[in-house]
Amino acid sequence: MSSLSVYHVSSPEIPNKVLTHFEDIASTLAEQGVRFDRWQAATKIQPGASQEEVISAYQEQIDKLMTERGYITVDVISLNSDHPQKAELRAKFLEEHRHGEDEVRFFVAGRGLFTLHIDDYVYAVLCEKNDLISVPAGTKHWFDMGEHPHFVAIRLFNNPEGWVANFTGEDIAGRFPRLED
Ligand SMILES: CSCCC(=O)/C(O)=C/O
Ligand SMILES: [Fe+2]
Ligand code: NI
Repeated sequence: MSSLSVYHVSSPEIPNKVLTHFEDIASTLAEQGVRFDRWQAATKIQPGASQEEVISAYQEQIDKLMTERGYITVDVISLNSDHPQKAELRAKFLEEHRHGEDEVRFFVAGRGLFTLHIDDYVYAVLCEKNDLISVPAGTKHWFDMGEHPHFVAIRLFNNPEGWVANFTGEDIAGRFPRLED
């Protein structure tokens, strides 16, 4: 089940609130300029579907968002437990960072934990299948895919160079909960 846990930066052990209803998660994140949405596939995605087939199942929603927000590229990232670099990738995404563009991710399958650091609060968003999250450019955040990663996600970019991260060098991510298996 998707969820949002909100913490004060000084209390990583106890969240101030935990939300599990879509409307509550979406409205709380919207107050911080973060978009949280749910998309349904137009056609069934078969196991082993190509990037093109995955994108085509959500083409209408993707086109709408690209037009609205000026994103220019779209791709599909797929990661699971047999990925040879899973530990390195996990460690990289777990370092607090920012991007110069919105981070837009739609979970076609599996799950991942996005944690956003906004002023004195930390918003841990557990994204699951059918969830879209759009983190505004410049927002400090990290991402945990867990020890046994499993996700397929559509990514939208407005930078032709794709994924570029600026690491803050802060150790805050190590103090907050990770994705539990
Ligand atoms: C779910 S896509 C992988 C994570 C990523 O691209 C990122 O920037 C995490 O913060
Ligand atoms: Fe990121
Ligand atoms: Ni799966």
